[in-house]
Amino acid sequence: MTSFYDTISNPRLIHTIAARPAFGTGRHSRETPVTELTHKQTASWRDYYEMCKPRVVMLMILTSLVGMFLAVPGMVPLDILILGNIGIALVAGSGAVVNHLIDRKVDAVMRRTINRPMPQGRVQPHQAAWFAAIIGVLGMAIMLLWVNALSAWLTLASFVGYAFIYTGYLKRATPQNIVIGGLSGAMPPLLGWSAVTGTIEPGALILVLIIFAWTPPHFWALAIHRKEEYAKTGIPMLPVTHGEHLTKIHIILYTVILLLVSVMPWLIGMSGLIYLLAAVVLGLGFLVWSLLLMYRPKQSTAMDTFKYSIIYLMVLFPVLLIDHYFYI
Ligand code: HEM
Ligand SMILES: CC(C)=CCC/C(C)=C/CC/C(C)=C/COP(=O)(O)OP(=O)(O)O
Repeated sequence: MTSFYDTISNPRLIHTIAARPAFGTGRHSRETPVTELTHKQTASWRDYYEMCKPRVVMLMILTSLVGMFLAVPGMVPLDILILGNIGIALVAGSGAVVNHLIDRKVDAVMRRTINRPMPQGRVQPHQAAWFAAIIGVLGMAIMLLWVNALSAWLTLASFVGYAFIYTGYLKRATPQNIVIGGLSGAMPPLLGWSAVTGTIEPGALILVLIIFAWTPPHFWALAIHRKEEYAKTGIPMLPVTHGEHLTKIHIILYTVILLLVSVMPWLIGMSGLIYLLAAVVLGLGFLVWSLLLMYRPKQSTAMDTFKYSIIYLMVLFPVLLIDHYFYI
């Protein structure tokens, strides 16, 4: 019988495992049962916490918080502020757990993900499924009971978009996977905004657009750095299918789009000069990294661009908030 380590060190088997569709139980599913990929170990609460992608969700909650505060001139009602963000975080966390569940075989192939709780066998598929269901239903109940229906259904749509459409289908179907799938991850400012107002407003859509344009350079920079690993998985990531050069052109293009889109809050009068200055400086910084990646790449440039993308969002959204209260 093929052992776990035989499996991950044998490219032919890896291909058999990872490139297989996430859904469906075709006859190939008998070739490498999941049990062969796992060591039995006990799970701790940390494993469940890790499967929620806490740092990603925290940044999403930052954008949702900013969406909430920008929706009103004064203070956001405290119950919406607290319950809305808890609800969104629980549903987003649930989406992340489903992502771990669906991707457990692919995660067993890449060095970046091999130590995750499921490839290591610390969490079994049925345990992950129950955990995702419990926190997802809890999050939805909070949104429906104490926030509002519009925000709840938009949150559910983001969950479906990420957990099933992106992870279960797009990721394996097209190199444009993250452009389309990125919409779910971009939704939190709208989720926060609509939690407060119960409406969909242009300001919220612009914030979504900013994260939507930010996602491709965010992810493709990492995908260039991890190109060899993605190649092993059989997942059609852009640097693998179309090469680094075209991916870098895409990164520059989306960074320019991001720079333009990020000026829109100022153009429509939603934000003032403090925000404009920050958006331009941060956007130009991102552009410099994209250009370095194309014309002066070093070993670390792709990873540095990825790290910069996170700093970019972590600074841009708080500045939106500071700017909002400065002009009141
Ligand atoms: C479909 C859209 C997205 C894709 C494909 C994507 C992909 C990734 C990947 C592969 C990582 C690396 C995780 C690791 O090192 O194990 C990552 C990290 C990260 N992403 Fe994204 N991302 C997306 C959207 C977002 C969004 C919308 C946010 C926040 C608003 C975000 C925030 C982060 C953060 C904070 C990290 C660092 C996590 C850590 O250090 O643990 N991402 N992303
Ligand atoms: C309700 C709501 C807002 C839902 C959004 C849920 C959510 C946590 C989206 C995260 C986006 C993300 C990190 C994608 C990476 O997945 P990947 O599978 O490409 O990366 P991986 O290989 O690191 O798992």
